[in-house]
Amino acid sequence: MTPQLKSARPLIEDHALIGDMQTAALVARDGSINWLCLPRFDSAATFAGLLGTDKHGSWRIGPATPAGAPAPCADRRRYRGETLVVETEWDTATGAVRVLDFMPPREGHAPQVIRIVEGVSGTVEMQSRLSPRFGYGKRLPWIHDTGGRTAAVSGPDALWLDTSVPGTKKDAIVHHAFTVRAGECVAFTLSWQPSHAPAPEAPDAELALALTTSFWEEWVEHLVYDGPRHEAVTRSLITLKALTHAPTGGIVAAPTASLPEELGGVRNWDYRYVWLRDAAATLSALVRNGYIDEAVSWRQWLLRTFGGDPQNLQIMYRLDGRRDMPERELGWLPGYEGSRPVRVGNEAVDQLQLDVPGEVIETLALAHAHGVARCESTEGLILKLVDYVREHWRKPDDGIWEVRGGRRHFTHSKIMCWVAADRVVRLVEQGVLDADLRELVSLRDEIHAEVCERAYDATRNTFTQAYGSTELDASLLLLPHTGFLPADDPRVVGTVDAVRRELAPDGVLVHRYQTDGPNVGRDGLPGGEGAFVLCSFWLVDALALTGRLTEAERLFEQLLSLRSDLGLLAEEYDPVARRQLGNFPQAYSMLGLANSAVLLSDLRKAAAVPVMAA
Ligand SMILES: OC[C@H]1O[C@H](O[C@H]2O[C@H](CO)[C@@H](O)[C@H](O)[C@H]2O)[C@H](O)[C@@H](O)[C@@H]1O
Repeated sequence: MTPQLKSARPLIEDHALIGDMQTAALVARDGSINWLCLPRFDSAATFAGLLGTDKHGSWRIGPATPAGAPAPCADRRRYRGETLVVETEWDTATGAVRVLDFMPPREGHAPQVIRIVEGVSGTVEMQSRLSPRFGYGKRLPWIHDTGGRTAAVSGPDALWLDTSVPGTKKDAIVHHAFTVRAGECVAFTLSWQPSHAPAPEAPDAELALALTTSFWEEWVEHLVYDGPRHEAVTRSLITLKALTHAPTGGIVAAPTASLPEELGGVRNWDYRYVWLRDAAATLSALVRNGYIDEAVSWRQWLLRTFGGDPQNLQIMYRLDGRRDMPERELGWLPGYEGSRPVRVGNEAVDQLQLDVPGEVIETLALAHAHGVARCESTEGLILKLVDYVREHWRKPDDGIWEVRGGRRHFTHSKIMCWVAADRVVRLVEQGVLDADLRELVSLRDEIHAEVCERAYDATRNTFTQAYGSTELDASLLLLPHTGFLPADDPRVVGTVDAVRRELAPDGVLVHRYQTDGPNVGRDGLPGGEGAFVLCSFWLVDALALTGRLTEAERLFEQLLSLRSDLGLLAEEYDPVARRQLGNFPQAYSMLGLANSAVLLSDLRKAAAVPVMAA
């Protein structure tokens, strides 16, 4: 785990995630909530301080500080057991205090953020500074007291603040100064409502805490994983669940937008959408660990979203299945540590990424294998997806990494086309699907032959990033997992070793592809980026599947040490600055961890040799 870091602005990994499975907030170590989009993950942020300063919206509760002095970072924090309730604690000269932060899962009520201040020892002077700035930090609210409550209203949005403590207002900021003694509790609740609607009921903070705690404890009870690093797997799965949108079954890639892949750089993207690829991988991790209901909801989401028209497949959608997410720059936000532009929306929506049908089909097949009941419509959808592959697989595409440098014949995309055909062949053989087996086998074999001929560099004994290219690509680490060739085939082992050699200079942290030297700008973007956390877990899996289990276990432990003190991982990691980078927490990274843990545990059991000491 990373040590407790203190800096003027919080590091990415300094944030805790809280959420209600419709949206999420980030709580920094100084007690500030500096990211929250209401009412949904992809709504405009009400607190956008993460991508700017406090003046772009934040809500801090913590020990009082003199005006202008930096807010003190907490001395300790943790999730309360296996829940999404975070406890942040400060020791001060006069006593100790704890703040509990959480968002109750919505049971027909308004979205709520609840903060309970508990006196632990002595007496502590506290402050609450609530500064809502709707529209990603742009709009000042009209703040007023009504019926003993405080409302902050702007355009369509209204926030309602309830607390027993008297407050003041200045410059569209609500201030509370109060004292908490050992054993005392002071609650603050914030509810969102459309501004035209009547005021929502004030939440009962203690009841909400009890319900939220039991929701997460009951959810975790269904986890079937019983291998090593149980706590890391549990935290990963809780995080993945927090990224699912309960009403629709959609899953966001991450709850944030524009956290940079390079500090000060331009690689800043909005991840608050449902990528079919990321969602399929998230579902696979959940299903493997006993979570079936989420797979059923996601299957319905797929059918609603494109079941009637799979030939017009997009690679991503909004949570409710809408197809539009125009990319735009928010010029008024300075960006995380100056990383501009801040973008919302995502232009990659119009890309052709031919790996996607294979990923969706594979996850649906996995769900079936784990006991999700058959569904005729889904079976029809799978057949239409394989038709899509048949029609498009010969085309160049934009690839798994969504490069913006032009289409190529990416090897990973072709291999995933093979996966699509292969998994459907198996489902037909099992009698689950009814289709022309001969045609499917011929499609599968044709793709296989072409990839082996055009994507394999015999002189270096490695598959390459694209047909005829010399570059390598971390997505090739998935080769042993796909079954495209036997894991012990020399071409597979050669590829795993070549990728590790060229893309993981330290042998641990894997880059997606090279962005330096002659490769600058090849992906259509200036600058570089960190190591990609998911690819590093893929290396663990690839080593394990190619017979190097002990080495894989060692690498896995090294990767676990990159997690934040709360067990969270962003999309990327900067090996030089030793900091997390990119959107946070990222489903890809959390699911990579869970999948590697399960694989290592299964292989270790099969080898019947004790796990090496951590
Ligand atoms: O690197 C350029 C691209 O980066 C983003 O894509 C990445 O995030 C996606 C969501 O997690 C993931 O599916 C993809 O594999 C990643 O490369 C960004 O969303 C793109 O707009 C951008 O072109």
